[in-house]
Amino acid sequence: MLGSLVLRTAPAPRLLLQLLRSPSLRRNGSASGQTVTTAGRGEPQWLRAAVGGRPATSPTFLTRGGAATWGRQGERTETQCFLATTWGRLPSPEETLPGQDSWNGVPNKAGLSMWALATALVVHCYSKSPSNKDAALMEAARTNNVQEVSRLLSEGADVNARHRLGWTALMVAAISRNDSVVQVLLAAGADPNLGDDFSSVYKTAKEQGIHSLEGANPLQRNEMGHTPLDYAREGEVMKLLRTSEAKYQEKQRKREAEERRRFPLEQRLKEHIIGQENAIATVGAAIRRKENGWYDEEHPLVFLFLGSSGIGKTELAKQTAKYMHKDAKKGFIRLDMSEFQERHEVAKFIGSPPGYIGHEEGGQLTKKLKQCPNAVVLFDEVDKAHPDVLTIMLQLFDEGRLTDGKGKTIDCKDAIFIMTSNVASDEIAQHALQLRQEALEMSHNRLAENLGDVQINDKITISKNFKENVIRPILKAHFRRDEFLGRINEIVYFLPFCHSELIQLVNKELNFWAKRAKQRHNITLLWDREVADVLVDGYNVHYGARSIKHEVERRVVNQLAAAYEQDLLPGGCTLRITVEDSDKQLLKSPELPSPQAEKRPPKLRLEIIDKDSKTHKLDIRAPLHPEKMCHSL
Ligand SMILES: Nc1ncnc2c1ncn2[C@@H]1O[C@H](COP(=O)(O)OP(=O)(O)OP(=O)(O)O)[C@@H](O)[C@H]1O
Repeated sequence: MLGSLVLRTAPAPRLLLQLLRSPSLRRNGSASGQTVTTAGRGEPQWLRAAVGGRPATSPTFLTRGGAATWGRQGERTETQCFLATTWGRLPSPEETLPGQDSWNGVPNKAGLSMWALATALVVHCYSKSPSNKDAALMEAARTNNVQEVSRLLSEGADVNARHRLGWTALMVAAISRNDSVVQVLLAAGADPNLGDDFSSVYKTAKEQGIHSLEGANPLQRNEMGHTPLDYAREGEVMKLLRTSEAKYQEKQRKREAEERRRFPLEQRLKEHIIGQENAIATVGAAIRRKENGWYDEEHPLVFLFLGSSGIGKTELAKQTAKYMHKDAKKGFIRLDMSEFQERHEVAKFIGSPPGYIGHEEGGQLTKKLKQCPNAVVLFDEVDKAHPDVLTIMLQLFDEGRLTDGKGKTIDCKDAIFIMTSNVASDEIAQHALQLRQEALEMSHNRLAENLGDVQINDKITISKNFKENVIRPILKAHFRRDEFLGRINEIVYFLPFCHSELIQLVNKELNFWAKRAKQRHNITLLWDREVADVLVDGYNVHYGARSIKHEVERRVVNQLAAAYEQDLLPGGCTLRITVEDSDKQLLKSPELPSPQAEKRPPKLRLEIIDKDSKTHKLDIRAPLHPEKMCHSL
């Protein structure tokens, strides 16, 4: 995508690419682009500025050794200065370029006030952007939130909208080196040739009528992790910053609440997880209670996810972490509890006491929790953990804190703990299949009795009776402690997929490969509706979505790869997957394999579609028997 754009609209995107690929950008996180020094004519001003072609006339904030002051930089560009200060990256001393004004590194009152003023000014601009959607687009471009960018664009955000200080989302993404966002924006028609309207912070602010002390982000951290308040020693400035911190937090809280209302967690989760609606609803409701202050603040939230393999337990945990921590990697901690099966492995969990081997290393959980005490923590296969490890977990859930081998206590009342287990998964699967079967039979009966508007409803709910009388005793027998089970806020049940969900899973897989075919080989891949029905037959309730992935690879991707190797796929061609037999059979329910299907499994074929819409079948040789055609696939 980016490649073709380069050809069409050179030379500006060439610079854009250089900017994104510049090793110096990657190395020191600077936008000064030492290796990219020449800027051709006709390139947009902002881009030239971004790669160091235009001297800045505006002041910027510098930090060194914990001290702060205000400086004027000869060679720093305006775009850099303002995107850096406004959008979260205060330049580090290493980024300082030759020719800048010298400064003594000692904070002074004027400097601090100026900084507060400037930060206030530029951050405030964001909150007063032209429209909510456009402002959100700018923020999503800055934070590298590709999904949010795509969503906002699809909802009508203007791809070329400008920030009040003059830059576009594309500029923000390029300066922040958010390559994927740049690609999405360019694909959506962002104009890389737009100029940078910015002239100077004071002039632009005056023109825009922006009040400089409202809406600033006093929580903004520089690369050393300091906020403005860390530098403030004077009473007046401290007071000013404290007040603005409180105001800013309140505004942020309101903004986030509004965002949650507009695009609830459940909706976000459903974009990634097929089916499992009860699980999504249970987790969504618990998180909503927590986010809105309707929860027990003394204890962390604890879930137990139950169900067979490959049905979305880990995926739901990951997506929850993504939602809570805005893609921050530290926000998701995953521990495979089968690594803690022995008593001595407790030390690996929380760290060994002084004098023991591994004391310096610290524990796997404590080390990570220290970095992000409010993380989403996934304890995979918790049933495999040694009882002593469970005792530590119980303490953790009960007290909301944990003491590591070094005697340091980590407070994690705000964390979310998710345990997964396959214990009782067969019982859950059997029960769900039975409920579905009953629902199906009921619908068929109603259909046969011609009761009119019959809807075949795949949605089933596990009964309280089943949970209490079947599942709880199994859990109790396994974990052997009531208090452990008692500390779990929600036991979440994951059910085997129903037919319509399997069709969605197959289509998701085929779409993945179609995208890959387009990107890698410029091949368009289409498929008949019946193809999904045939592939659904590969579903194995014990392997869940993984069995569907495998079936698509086995029956479709293998053919594609063989055809490609045998040079049967001209570049730019269109392929269609079809079901060969004329009596294409639909498998009514994956859980109820039809005897007919077992006798004669339908075959999938690849056809090539000519320019004049004529189709012809591909004769693919089976790799193990080169003389035979690929008829067994
Ligand atoms: N409900 C679902 N919707 C979409 N994709 C799914 C779903 N369930 C599983 N997958 C996909 O299948 C793969 C395995 O899923 P996941 O890791 O969530 O399984 P799990 O339930 O945690 O199983 P296990 O107990 O084996 O860890 C992932 O690639 C995931 O994206």
